[in-house]
Amino acid sequence: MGSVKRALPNILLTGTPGTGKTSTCELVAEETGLRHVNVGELVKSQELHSGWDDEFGCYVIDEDKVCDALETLVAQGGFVVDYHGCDFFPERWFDLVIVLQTDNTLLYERLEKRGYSQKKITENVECEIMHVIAEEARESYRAEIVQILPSNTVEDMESNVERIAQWVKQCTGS
Ligand SMILES: Nc1ncnc2c1ncn2[C@@H]1O[C@H](COP(=O)(O)OP(=O)(O)OP(=O)(O)O)[C@@H](O)[C@H]1O
Repeated sequence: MGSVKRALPNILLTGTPGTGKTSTCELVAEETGLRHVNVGELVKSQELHSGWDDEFGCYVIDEDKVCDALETLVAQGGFVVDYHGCDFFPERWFDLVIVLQTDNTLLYERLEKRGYSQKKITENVECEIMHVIAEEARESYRAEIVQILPSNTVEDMESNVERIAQWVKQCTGS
């Protein structure tokens, strides 16, 4: 576990949109009992943003508001936090940081299925090609807590969930 004492660990699950964070987090929550926080949903429901960005087709997230909203929750431990960015959360919040990665062609297809604009698809696929989130995670957290996992197939997802569940078990001694 990290340097901060918590009864239960916190995990950050990050990666480019479409890599499977939400699907994986839901399964991790079922398997481990950790509570899933979808930051994108929280930003919408609690209006933790400064409006809609027409150019990028998303809310302009207010990072300070998000951190304020999450601080008391995360301090208790026992959360799996799901967001496509990771450099603005306090480092001390997380005991494990998972970065999901997906093959460019598969990611393209997933985002196309969602009906994203060509611009948004290209931006996200480029972000994945450049390993932007993996770099962000490496720059923001200690190397020993960052794990980069493939998320191309359902089998990958199952094995990622199993791996995270095993980690939680070891961490909590259960
Ligand atoms: N490992 C995988 N194998 C097959 N399909 C997957 C995998 N991961 C995700 N998918 C599919 O890709 C789509 C996007 O998944 P999901 O919503 O979990 O991604 P996300 O990373 O949370 O995206 P966002 O950041 O936009 O919320 C879903 O239809 C999901 O079923």
